Amino acid sequence: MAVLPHTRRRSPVLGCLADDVTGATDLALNLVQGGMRVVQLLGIPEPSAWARVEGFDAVVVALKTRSVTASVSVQQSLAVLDQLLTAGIERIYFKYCSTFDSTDEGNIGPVAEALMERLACDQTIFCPAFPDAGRTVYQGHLFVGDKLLHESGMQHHPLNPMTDANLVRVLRKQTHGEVGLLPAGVIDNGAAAITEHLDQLQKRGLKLVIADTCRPPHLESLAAVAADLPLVTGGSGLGRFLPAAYQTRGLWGPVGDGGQAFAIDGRSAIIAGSCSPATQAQVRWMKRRSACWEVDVEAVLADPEMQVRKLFDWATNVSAELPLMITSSASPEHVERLQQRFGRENVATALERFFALVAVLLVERLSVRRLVLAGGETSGAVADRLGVRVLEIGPEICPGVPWTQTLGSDPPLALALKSGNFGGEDFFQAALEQFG
Ligand SMILES: Nc1ncnc2c1ncn2[C@@H]1O[C@H](COP(=O)(O)OP(=O)(O)O)[C@@H](O)[C@H]1O
Ligand SMILES: O=C(O)[C@@H](O)C(=O)COP(=O)(O)O
Repeated sequence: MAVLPHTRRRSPVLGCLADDVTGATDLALNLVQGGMRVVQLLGIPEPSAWARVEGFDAVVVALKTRSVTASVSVQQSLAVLDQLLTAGIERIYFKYCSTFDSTDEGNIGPVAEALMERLACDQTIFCPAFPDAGRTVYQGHLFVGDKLLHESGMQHHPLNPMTDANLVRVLRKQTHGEVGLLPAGVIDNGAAAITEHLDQLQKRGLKLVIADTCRPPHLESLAAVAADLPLVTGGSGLGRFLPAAYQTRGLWGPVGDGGQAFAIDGRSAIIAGSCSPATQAQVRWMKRRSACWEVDVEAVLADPEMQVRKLFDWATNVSAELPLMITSSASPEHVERLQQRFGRENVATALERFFALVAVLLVERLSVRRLVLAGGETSGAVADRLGVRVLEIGPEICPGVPWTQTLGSDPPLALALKSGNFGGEDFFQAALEQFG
């Protein structure tokens, strides 16, 4: 296994590319909680964006490549990788979802293999687990809480239904290379045992290795090994332990005290495009505590501009004291009916565009400055349309979800980008209450 030398550098120690924006923020938060100063960039960065990276220990670039074709995903990921390398960054992290969101075509496998090839990396690990958020892996099988992935609600995901919990099998379908397993029993024995097992797998030609992870100490041991690899792939959980592993190697010393609060005045709004069980419950809970607009998806497909106007007229008459909530969150049966009638892509694209237009109106015309977005694709579409390019990470709302503040865009906004499945029932209220 190729490992990197332990040299202290002025560039960020770690460069991350994430396949969606909520995932990027989740990873950024975990790195911040490990003591790092982290900046998040959205989209393929403009050259000028790199000036903002100076002084940070890690940079996380958020793409929207989870649900595009594998070739587009690979192309955009390599473009970001080239920029990270040009910036002098030697350690790369490819962040995907803790529920391994992907299809038989990709995009986790194809992107990982392309990054490995460009980095001449002869082996890497796949570690989606995030025990603090209930995601664990045992014998290669992914659990969400006490349920196997394919029984967790993820089998109904609108874009990438996950119907197999066996990640070795899932990844094998996406890759050219063979896939091995790093079992919990080996990880229990610490970093040296992990390295030895990885070497054995490599001798057998297994370059892609799914890592079991049942609890945080497993992540700590994995981080001790991952800190020397040119490429690591995973969810955000591993990110919490990488800073300490870099510190042990003298690459970096803790500086941050994790996600400072910031003051942003203005109205509050929630936009929920996730249909995950968690978001559905959060929407139900918040309905009685907000002014709620339930999106008529068929009407949006028929005449989006008309629906934007109707929604805006309604929002104009809501008291500024009350948070607005705009949601298309629906049951799997409802989603399936719509998708069968109109096509999966069409519905998703129309709703994402609709939410993005609505968000611009809320900010520009109704002085909304605190915006909670639920759903990775939804957040990506909205943030892009709002012109958000740089985020600073603020305080945690729940594991994996911080408040963030936009940098360099006018007006400054507080954004909470919530992964569909994260957070308890009262998430929306808890998020807004952090502003007092
Ligand atoms: N009622 C609905 N019917 C069909 N698709 C929907 C509906 N509401 C939202 N969607 C789409 O489902 C996708 C949800 O993905 P995303 O926002 O990433 O949420 P999650 O974080 O749960 O994965 C989005 O593309 C969204 O536009
Ligand atoms: O790893 C995770 O679970 C999250 O960081 C994530 O990627 C969220 O994706 P969405 O559920 O699509 O928001």
